[in-house]
Amino acid sequence: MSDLTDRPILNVRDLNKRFGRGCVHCRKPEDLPGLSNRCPYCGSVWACIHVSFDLYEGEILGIVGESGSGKSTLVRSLYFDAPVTSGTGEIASFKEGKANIFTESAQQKRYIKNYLMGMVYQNPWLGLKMDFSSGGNIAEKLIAAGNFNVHQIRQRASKLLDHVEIPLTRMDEKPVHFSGGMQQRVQISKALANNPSILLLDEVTTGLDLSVQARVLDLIRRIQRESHTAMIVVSHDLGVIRMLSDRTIVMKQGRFVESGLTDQILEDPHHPYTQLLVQSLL
Ligand SMILES: Nc1ncnc2c1ncn2[C@@H]1O[C@H](COP(=O)(O)OP(=O)(O)OP(=O)(O)O)[C@@H](O)[C@H]1O
Repeated sequence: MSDLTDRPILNVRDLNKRFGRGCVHCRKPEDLPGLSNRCPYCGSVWACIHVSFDLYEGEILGIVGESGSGKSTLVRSLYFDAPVTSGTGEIASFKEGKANIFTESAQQKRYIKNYLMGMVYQNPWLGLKMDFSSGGNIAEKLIAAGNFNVHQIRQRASKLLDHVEIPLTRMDEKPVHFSGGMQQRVQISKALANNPSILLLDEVTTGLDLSVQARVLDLIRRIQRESHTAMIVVSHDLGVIRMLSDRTIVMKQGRFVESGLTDQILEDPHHPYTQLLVQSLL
């Protein structure tokens, strides 16, 4: 387990994300009937509803929930892939933690993505340029952060690929020719290129064979131990969350329904939905 410092390195408050134009029946998530997150009149979906949490230095925060619960939308919103509908996010190392990252300019958002946050997608095609070499993918990230020295770039790329156990003889190959597990490892090394303090991982082992999954999970744990990078790990699989995360948040239909230390959630789940998830793990 990590030592949690007092001050979060990321805090998110009241994040809401609606897909669709909305109508008079779903202007606010509270207007929706029952606990549904889909408007029966216009079909808009509130994928994240009043989401608030803190992420502390060096911890792994797990977000678990069934398909469609809003997990991917949450991390993608944090990575600015999709604009939030409302809410605030503050990063302690960005403008002294006093700026709402969601309302920053495109240039500042690029800065955050290049220096402060890394993202690993379930689908490696989203995180990698398949027509670039593996080394080229890392170089792209280093160049975006202002490093133009070819020798240094090559050295750093070699180090990163070695760290994720990609043979250096394959550095000049395109990841399209790699196995799924290798593609994920290249994605992880690319996301870590500029030593971000926050790493977002979205279902990174889904679809991989069990032995390949185990290797990627081991790698994530090793990186967290060695670099103390804070991570948000999203998965529908409580087994993955159990292996990785210190704290866990359970998400259902866009809402956080339960949160706590992972061990506590597993041993004594309070919400009926969490109880179901835990039962399915046994
Ligand atoms: N681009 C989009 N346009 C419209 N609706 C979307 C879009 N992306 C996601 N949604 C909807 O938002 C809700 C949350 O989706 P999201 O992908 O975040 O869930 P998830 O928990 O990550 O599930 P999965 O693991 O299956 O992706 C779902 O109802 C989904 O249909």
